[in-house]
Amino acid sequence: MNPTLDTLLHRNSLRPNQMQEPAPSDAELQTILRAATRVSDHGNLNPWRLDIYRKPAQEKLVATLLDIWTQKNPDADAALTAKKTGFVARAPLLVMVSSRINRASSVPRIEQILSGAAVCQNLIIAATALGYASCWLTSWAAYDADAKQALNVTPDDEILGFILLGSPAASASERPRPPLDDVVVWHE
Ligand SMILES: Cc1cc2nc3c(=O)[nH]c(=O)nc-3n(C[C@H](O)[C@H](O)[C@H](O)COP(=O)(O)O)c2cc1C
Repeated sequence: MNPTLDTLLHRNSLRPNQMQEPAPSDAELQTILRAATRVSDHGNLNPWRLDIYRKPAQEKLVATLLDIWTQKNPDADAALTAKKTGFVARAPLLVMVSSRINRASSVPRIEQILSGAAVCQNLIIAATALGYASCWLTSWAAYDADAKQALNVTPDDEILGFILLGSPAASASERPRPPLDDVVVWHE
C-alpha cells in the first residue's frame, strides 16, 4: 500500500504511560516539525507556535501546573493531582501547539485556529510515519487562564494541544471508527 495512506489508515494514539524512551532524535524532530508546519494557512499567517519541552523542562512544567492546580483544587486527592499535572512529563517529549492569532488580518480567528489544528495533526502523522507514538491532549491546563499565562499564551490565544511523543511501549488497542455512511453525505 502507499506508505502515506498506510500511516493514515493505521494511526492510533497511545497514552503517555504506553510510551517509553527514546524520543525522536534532534534530526527526526526537525523533520517532524517541518512537516507539522507545512499546513494549509489562509493568508500565510503562520498563526501558531510550537513549544518543545524535553526533560528537565517537562519537570519544571509539572511544578508550574502543580502550583496552579493545587491553589484551585486544594482538596483534590494526591492521585488526581498527580494525573492532572504530571501528564506533561509522562512521555519522553512534549510539544505544545498554541495559536498566535493575527488580529490585523481579515482571516477569521476560527480559520487561524483550524490551521493550528492542522499543525497538531501533521505533527502526529509525521511522528507516526517515523515509528513514534503520539497522543494529543488538552486537559484542564489548555483552558486555565493562569496556566496559559505561565506558558506565555495570551488570553486571546488558545493552547491547541499538548502533544506527547515517545517510542511505543505497547500496541494500541484499535477503537471503532465510524462507518463512512454515518458521517458522509453523498450529493449527486
Ligand atoms: C483537540 C483534542 C484534544 C484532546 N484532548 C484530550 C485529553 O485532554 N484527554 C484525553 O484523554 N484525550 C484527548 N484527546 C483524544 C486523544 O488525543 C485521542 O484522539 C483519542 O484517545 C482517540 O485515539 P485515536 O487518536 O487513536 O483515535 C484529544 C483530542 C483532540 C483532537
